[in-house]
Amino acid sequence: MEKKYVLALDQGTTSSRAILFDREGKIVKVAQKEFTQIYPKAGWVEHDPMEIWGTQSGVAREVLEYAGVRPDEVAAIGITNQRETTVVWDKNTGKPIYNAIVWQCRRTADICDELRERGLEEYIKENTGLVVDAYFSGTKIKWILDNVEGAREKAEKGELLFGNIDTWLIWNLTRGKVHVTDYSNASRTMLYNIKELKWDEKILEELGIPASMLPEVRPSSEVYGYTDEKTFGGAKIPIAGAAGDQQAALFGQACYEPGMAKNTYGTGCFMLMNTGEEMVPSKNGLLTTIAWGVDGKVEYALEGSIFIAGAVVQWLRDELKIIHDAKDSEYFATKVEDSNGVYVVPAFVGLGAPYWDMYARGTIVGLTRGANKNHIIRAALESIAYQTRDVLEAMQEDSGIDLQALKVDGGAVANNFLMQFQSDILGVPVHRPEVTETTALGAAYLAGLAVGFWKDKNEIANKWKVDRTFEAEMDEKVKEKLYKGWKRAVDRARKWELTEKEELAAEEAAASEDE
Ligand SMILES: Nc1ncnc2c1ncn2[C@@H]1O[C@H](COP(=O)(O)OP(=O)(O)O)[C@@H](O)[C@H]1O
Ligand SMILES: O=P(O)(O)OC[C@H](O)CO
Repeated sequence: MEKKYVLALDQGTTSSRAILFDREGKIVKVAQKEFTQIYPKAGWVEHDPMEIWGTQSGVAREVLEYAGVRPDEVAAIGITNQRETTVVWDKNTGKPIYNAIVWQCRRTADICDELRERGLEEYIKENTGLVVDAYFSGTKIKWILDNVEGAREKAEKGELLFGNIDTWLIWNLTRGKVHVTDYSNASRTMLYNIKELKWDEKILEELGIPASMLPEVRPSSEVYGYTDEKTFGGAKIPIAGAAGDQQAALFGQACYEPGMAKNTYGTGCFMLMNTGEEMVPSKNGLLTTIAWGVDGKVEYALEGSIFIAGAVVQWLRDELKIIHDAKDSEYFATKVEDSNGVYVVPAFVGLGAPYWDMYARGTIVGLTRGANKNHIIRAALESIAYQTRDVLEAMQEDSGIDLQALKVDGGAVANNFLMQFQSDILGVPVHRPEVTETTALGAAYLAGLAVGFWKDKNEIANKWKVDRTFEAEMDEKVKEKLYKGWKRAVDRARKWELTEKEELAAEEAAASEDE
């Protein structure tokens, strides 16, 4: 049967998507399913790994059915995934021993404080490229081993496996035959030495994580295994590519040369700049991370990770209930001329780059008697653009490169108001491509390259086409005044939640004042 398509499985924070691409890199069909977000306590976020597998395998079958495509017409499957989210499962039964702890979850903030107190911050930054933060997988694995009954004992006997979502999906797609991850996902665990390209023994020891739990780390474009007989009615489709969703988007945006950058607006917002084979350390709160392992070499990127972007729009919809649909945010935001001095700082799970404040919390400032719903909606959208400017400034300083334009993608780039404001506040043009599902596209390209469906990166780069360019129009003075206001608003949000130690100290101080 002629191979006409590549199937990308895009397992995101809020939904599982399967997208079928043709040889032109065009979308043939999409199937998508949202799944449950579990918030057991303030600041904690979990997913059910079985629901992730169920929704992901479900949409994969559905997309073929809807498109009328037979599994044996699919040349390869590429996987891309929400990163850092941690699953630990029993090797023998294949059952998770705890829910997946999601990247946004803050429960391990105190383990991070301990690592810092033990003087490990510099070592971790130098060898993993990351800052010590609850965001990454390492402390989440430790939490599971420390808190699930019998887990540590089983892990030490080699009975438990760890994986991020890529690994969990590949394990299930191959019915327990293959336990692997790719370089880009490994670089988000805080356990992987990105200089030496191996799991870091010192960090594993400090966190008490047995190496036997960890997947084998492989290139991002390579056949890892084949789908088992049951998932696609007997077809053995090669699983031929994997990358974390942000790195996959960088690949899908054809940012193959050092200095090229993209920003993805999904639940969070992630700006990545390709730095080629050079590992650029950050002095300004960015991460150094692996972009991918392709063509026999590993390439690196600088990353600015913003935890809440499109999620602030979901919050307007689901919690405040002042919009019915994410796209309505554009309509309401453009009913007013400006935000009337209102700033929303969506530090719901702390602040990521460049602040790295696990104890920051959300704030709305600048309210006056005249502030209305539209101003709040507008300020929420503007917060996405301001956070992007924070990150862009850090990136320009770290890389020494002045960005001439920004390529964007992800669900929220459909919002024209947001894109125009983004260009205005950055002062550079914003290019929105025809295919904004670049995360899935990148995964498809990685898989297609591995099986010869596409020849090389040049062929792919030629397929990238712009849909619309937003040019900066805002007056320089107005722009800088607005941005200064944002910086002041961020100051108000920072360190809102006290650490346990600070809380005790505050209580003691209050008690001694009473005496
Ligand atoms: N028109 C819109 N305006 C603003 N935000 C939007 C719009 N459409 C979608 N979003 C936001 O984009 C996010 C979904 O984007 P997506 O790339 O699918 O995210 P993820 O991969 O993180 O699940 C949601 O948080 C949603 O609120
Ligand atoms: O699910 P997304 O698209 O918001 O991406 C999540 C990131 O991979 C987290 O690092």
